[in-house]
Formats: sequence, C-alpha cells, structure tokens
Amino acid sequence: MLRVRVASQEKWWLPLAIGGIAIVVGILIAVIVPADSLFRPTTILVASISLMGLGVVTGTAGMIALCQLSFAAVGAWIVEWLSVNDVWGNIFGNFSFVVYMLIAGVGTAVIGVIVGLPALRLRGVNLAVITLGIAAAFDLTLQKTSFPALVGGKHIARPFGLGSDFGGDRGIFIFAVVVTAAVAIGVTYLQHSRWGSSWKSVAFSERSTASAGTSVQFAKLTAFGVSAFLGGIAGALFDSQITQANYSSFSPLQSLGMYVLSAVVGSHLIDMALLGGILFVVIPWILQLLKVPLEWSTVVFGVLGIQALTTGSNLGTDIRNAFRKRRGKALVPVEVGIASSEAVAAVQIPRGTGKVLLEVTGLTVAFGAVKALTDVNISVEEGTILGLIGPNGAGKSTFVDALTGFLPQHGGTVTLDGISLDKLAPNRIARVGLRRTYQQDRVPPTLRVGAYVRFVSRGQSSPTEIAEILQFFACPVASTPLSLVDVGTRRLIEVAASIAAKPKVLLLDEPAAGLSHEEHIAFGDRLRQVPSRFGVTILLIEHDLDLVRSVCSSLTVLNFGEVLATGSQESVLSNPDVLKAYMGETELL
Ligand SMILES: Nc1ncnc2c1ncn2[C@@H]1O[C@H](COP(=O)(O)OP(=O)(O)OP(=O)(O)O)[C@@H](O)[C@H]1O
Repeated sequence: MLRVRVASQEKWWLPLAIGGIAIVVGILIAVIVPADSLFRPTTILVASISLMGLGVVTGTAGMIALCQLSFAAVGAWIVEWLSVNDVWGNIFGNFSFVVYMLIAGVGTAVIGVIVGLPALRLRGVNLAVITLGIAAAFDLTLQKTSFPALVGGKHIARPFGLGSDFGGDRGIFIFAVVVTAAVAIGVTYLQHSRWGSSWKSVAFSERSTASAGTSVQFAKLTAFGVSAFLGGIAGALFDSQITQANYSSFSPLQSLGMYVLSAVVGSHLIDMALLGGILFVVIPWILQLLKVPLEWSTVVFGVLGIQALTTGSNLGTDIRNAFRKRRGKALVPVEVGIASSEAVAAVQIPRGTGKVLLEVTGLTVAFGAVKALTDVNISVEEGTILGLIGPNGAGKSTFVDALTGFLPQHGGTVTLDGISLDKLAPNRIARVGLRRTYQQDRVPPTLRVGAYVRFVSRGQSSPTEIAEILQFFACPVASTPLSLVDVGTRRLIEVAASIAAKPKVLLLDEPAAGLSHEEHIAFGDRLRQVPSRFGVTILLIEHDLDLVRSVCSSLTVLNFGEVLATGSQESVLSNPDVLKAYMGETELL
C-alpha cells in the first residue's frame, strides 16, 4: 500500500499551504497581466508539469527517458478524441474536460508503464536510445494519423465553457495555475512517500532496494507511470490552450531538449521544474526576438546539457548547497558519538533458544571455473550471533549473496524458520524475514535518515521504535539528510534500519568498516544486545576479531569456499587448521 508521509511530521501541511499561496498569486497575475500576454505563461506552466514528470523518472529514479513529449502527445490525443466525440458531455457538463484530462493522464500512464518495460533490463545509453526510438516512432505515427480535432477540421471545446477570446485565455491561465499547483502538491507528497523513497533508492542501488523488500521492477515502472501521467496531463492542458494539436509540437528533438533542461535545472525539485518551464519557453522566444532560427534553441539546450551531464550536478542542488553554506549548514560529517558505557559493556554474549532458525545445506556456488562455495552447511540458532570469518576471498560475501537471492543458480538449500528461500526473489526473501547489509555504502544519499529507515523497515516499527533504535546506535536524528552523514555512520544507519524491519535473521557484512577501533568496541556492545532487545538473530561477517570475540555466540570459518571449522569461539580460534589458514594473520588470532 502507498503510504504518504512528509519528511517532517509537523509540516505535512506545508506543500498544501505553498500550493494555496501559488494559486492566489496566479490569480493575481491573471488579473494584473493583460489577457493577450498570458499565452506564454500558460505554456510555461504546461512545460513545468511535463518537467515535473521528467523529474520523477530522471532526477529521482535515475533513468534516462527521452520521450516525455510523446507522452504529452498521447495525453493531447486522448483528450481530443474524448472532446471531439463529446463522450460524457451530457453527464459532466462544464467539468467534462477535467474528467477527460484525468482519463488522458491515466491512459498515458498505462502507455508509460509499457514504455518503461525496457528499463527493467536496460540502463544508461541503451535506455536513452530505446526511449528516443519510441519518441521517433510516436512522431512518425502522429505525422501519418494526426490528431482527432485536426482530422475532423474542428477545435475542441475549452474547459468550463471558456471561449477562445482573451477572456478565455485568462480563464485557461487560472485553470493551468490550479492544475500545476495540484500536480506540484501531488508530486511533493509522492516524493516523500514509500514510492518516492523507492525511486531514490533504485537510482542509487538496485540491489539494496531489493534487499529492503521492494521490487526494483515496481519502483521503476511506477516512476515511468507517474512521469507519463504528468506528461499526459501536460498534453491535455496544452490542448485546452490551443484547442487543436499538431504533431510538430511534440517532436523527438523537443523531448530531447526537455530532458536536457530537466537535467540542467534538476526538475525533481518543484521550483526548478518551474524555472525549467520558463527556460523552455523563454529561450526560443528570445531567439525569435533576435531573429535567430528556432533550431538554435536546440544548440543552446545541448551546450547546457553537456555542462550538466559532465559535472553531474544541477542548478537546483547547487543553489540549495550554496544556501546551506551561507546558513552554516554546509556538508559536514555528522558526529557518530557511539561510545561504550559500563552498563552496556556488561551485557553478556547472547545465548540461543536452541531452535535452528536459518538452515543452509550443501550450498555450492561457482563462477565459471572458480568454485566460490563448496557444499557449505551452516545453521544459525535463534537468539544468537554467529560469526562468519575467513581470509579474503574465502567466500563470505558470496555466501550472503546466495542466501539473499542474488545468486539464484546456487546449489543446495536454504530455509528460514522452516520456509524454503530457494526460489524466492531478493525482495521476497527480505519480506520473509532474512535481511542483509552491504560491505559497500548502499544508503541513498538523497533521502533523510528517517525516510530511509521507514523505507527499509516497511512499517514494521512505529515512529517511537525507530527513534529508539536510532538513538540506541547513536545515529543522527531522523530529519538529518543522509548526504550530510559520513560513510561509517551511514553503515550504522543501515544496520539500525535493517533491525527496525524486525527480520528473523540479519546478515551483517562487515558492518563496522569505516568506524574507529573505539567505535568498533562500542558498536559491539550494542550488537550484543540486539537478539534479546529487538528479537533479531544475527550472522556477522567481520575481519576485526576483537569485535567478533566480543559479540559472537559461536563461529564458523570459511576457507577456499569450504567450512573449515565451526563451534564455540574457544574451540574455533584454537583450531590449528584455522591458525594455518590465517597464516600471516595469526597474530590477529
Ligand atoms: N562475480 C564474480 N565472478 C567471478 N568470481 C567471483 C565473483 N564474486 C566472487 N568471486 C570469487 O569468489 C571467491 C569468493 O569471493 P568473496 O567475495 O565471496 O570472498 P570474501 O570472503 O567475501 O572476501 P573478502 O573478505 O575480501 O570480502 C573469490 O575467489 C572471488 O574472486
């Protein structure tokens, strides 16, 4: 289910308030500015809506889509067909255009989801080529078939019975203001919803998105669907303005220009989408005034695009960072502050309940000729912390990948609390109750701490519980942007978020990497409490043997992909084979 929640609980009303103010300002502009000067401002709003859609799929979800104006064309086509045939005019009267516009949005969203299907397999340039190809195909089709109003030699009726005179232009502008404000409010809430978090997560790491229990396919397709919906609404609104569409308004080249603008300004930010809308209309207009051929606007957009894509930044983020700097809130590492206390240090190494929760039997993984794991058998007892150690390349991370569904071709079986995980996709495995963290940083910096933890925990913990877990691991408060947090702390937040998901078993892949030795000890003190305090059983992969000694109920050693020893800490760490396997590292033992 889609749950909407803005970053700061107290400020859920803010987008509504800003939207309301924007509508009032828009009406004032409509009253003050002569009606015959409102055509371009209306087009700016239409372009802004289209850019907000592009901001979702490109700026937020990180996918290249070069067919946004094709979506607008689809929206315009649907609205024209419904209007020309006056399908429900007698039912909805003056409001029928609004109904047609919504239908156009939904219809275009369906097309958007279909167009988004290649994105499930393709990325980067390949996806760009496909979406540009789709734009070209739409363009050719529209050239051949044209729009219903043009074909019938008609103009569609404007909404609310507005005429095509200047008074009507004023009304259309006010209508466009209201629609733009509604879209901006909707996009803002969506960006802060679970969908929005999944888009930001998938842009940063598809693997960690799946590990958080979210379907990568769903995240990508919803981004395409929402983007196309907004494209369709923009197209329909444009039609209400011009009353008869022509294919030349939706060319692939203009879609390309719009993509570039979106990247340059950062149109996932609402104010920047508005700025993009202004540039989209004003640049060709200035060229027209200067009597420069309009095609040159494409060159201007191209130059801006090269600048944006090569620097990897956008105007919106740069402006916000500059403001932060001015207000003394520049990018500074947030202090971790995780420290040992005597009370915490006194907590004993956890003892299990005797029940086997995770059972791995005969796990075998080969990468071509390299046998990464051979017939590995491991069982993890409920309520314990099992340490999985071994030299570099022993197969520890491969073990975690295989268990969590990222190596589906593995041999052997894995059961969690009696449920077979063998045929399940990574996001299903996470939902069944086997979670993992990563050796590399996979925490999306575009989210805030609280939004990230809510996204990963999938509603398993209340806001109070989340605040408690964050405090327990000395993580920054929920409102902190993750981009301000150093990598070591981000890994702690990843652990805290995974615990907030209340999995049955959590696989931690070197969770303390990036922390100082003292922080390692303090982290170990917290970790020891996790099984009893949060009911989460842990399998810990760790090179720091001080940490391993301080938390693990038992140990398993992997070497060359095979289990070398398993049992209590004392028996394993004094095993001569283990000492030999570590060789140069024996002083560690
Ligand atoms: N995608 C892959 N393709 C080919 N070989 C791989 C792949 N992933 C891992 N391996 C090989 O499998 C073996 C086990 O690697 P793995 O990363 O699981 O070890 P590890 O114990 O986690 O090492 P480290 O402690 O350095 O993280 C190594 O020989 C590695 O080179």
